[in-house]
Amino acid sequence: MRRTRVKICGVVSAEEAALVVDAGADAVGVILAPSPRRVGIERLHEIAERIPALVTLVAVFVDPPSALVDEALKVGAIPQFHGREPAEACEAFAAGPYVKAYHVGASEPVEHEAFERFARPYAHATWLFDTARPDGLSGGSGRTFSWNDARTLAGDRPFVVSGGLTPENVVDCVRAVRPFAVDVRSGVERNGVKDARLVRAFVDAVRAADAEAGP
Ligand SMILES: O=C(O)c1ccccc1N[C@@H]1O[C@H](COP(=O)(O)O)[C@@H](O)[C@H]1O
Repeated sequence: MRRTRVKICGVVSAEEAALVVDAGADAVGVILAPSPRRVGIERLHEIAERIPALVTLVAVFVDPPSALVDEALKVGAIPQFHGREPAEACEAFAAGPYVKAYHVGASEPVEHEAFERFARPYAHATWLFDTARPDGLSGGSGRTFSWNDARTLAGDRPFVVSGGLTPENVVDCVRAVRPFAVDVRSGVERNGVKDARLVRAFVDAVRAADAEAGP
């Protein structure tokens, strides 16, 4: 059976990291960028210590200075660039695999060939498609986009869907476009705090959609 990876983003403490790992997430996201869930380097270290070796720690940035990325690389995090980072910067910062966000529904039409040209220099990127925010800021929109656009843009490449996913709608997303991974921040929080029941429901919903889809 094909397994859709699950990333739970916006973890702010070692306790939340443990909760997310216990729920069965494949990746734990920590935000080092403007966000209601932003953390500092010290907290990143505390969280990193609670992540077992085979769960991926992801550090989320928006147009970061290289020193900040270096700190995250030191604790074994995979960088997720969620701003307007040019390819040269991403390739130089990461020197290995990284996640790069592309905001769908900004101004450009959803067109595979144009995206290919744009994406090519980001040689080590796995693309994450997120919803463009009307205020032009990055991430945490809490709103979905047309998931078929992600499939159109990515073509045969593995891709991540994010933006407004919830335990209720993630099944439809997995069924519709079979992404490599799904990513959620606000949809598993209650009053701005990770909710154990919602996190578990999200992971279980993805596993159920995988089981239904078969090999
Ligand atoms: O979640 C944030 O606050 C955030 C801020 C800055 C950059 C990225 C951020 N999070 C990423 O946003 C998407 C979707 O979040 P949501 O589920 O719609 O709330 C996700 O990729 C997070 O990694």
